[in-house]
Amino acid sequence: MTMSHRPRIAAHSLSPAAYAPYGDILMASPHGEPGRPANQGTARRFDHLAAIENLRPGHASLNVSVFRCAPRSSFPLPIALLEKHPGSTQAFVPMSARRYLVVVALGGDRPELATLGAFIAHGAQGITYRPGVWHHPMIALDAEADFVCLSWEDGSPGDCAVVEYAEGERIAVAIDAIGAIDAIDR
Ligand SMILES: NC(=O)N[C@@H](O)C(=O)O
Repeated sequence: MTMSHRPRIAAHSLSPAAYAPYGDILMASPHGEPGRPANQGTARRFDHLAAIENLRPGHASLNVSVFRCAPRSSFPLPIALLEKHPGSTQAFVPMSARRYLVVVALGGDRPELATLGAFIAHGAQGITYRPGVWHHPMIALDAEADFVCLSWEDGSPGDCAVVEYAEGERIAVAIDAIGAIDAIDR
């Protein structure tokens, strides 16, 4: 199938409401709340933004890792695979990214492609995938970027399930105005 005939979805700015079915957003004041004072008044804190769930207590341990992600500049992006972590929330917190692309879907043994969503996050936003939420590997935009990743893992194949799509089955994710960094909501 040629790229122009592929089914296509558009990526939108990441917002808590749109992202809620898939996970949480880690950011200051996600819902416009003032937060509460901390650090002798020199900071404000926003608490309990996400649960980092472990569905295999006693087996899995918390892996705090860093992913260094190569940037992608070529779009539309054909989705060749999605993965999920049935036993754990997975959190990604950018250390150096200006923007990145998050592609997610709901489903059971296989992703429900009607629920596929694509979001452009900015560098002051981290995200989580709830346990079992299908997602594309992280896609940095603009430049190579490092992310802290939190995930409960036991080292078994159950840590990560992968579904691959043959060439003719791939949905494309389009990003309009890929260069319009200033247009992203902050
Ligand atoms: N999301 C992502 O980039 N990668 C993973 O989910 C992983 O566990 O490798």
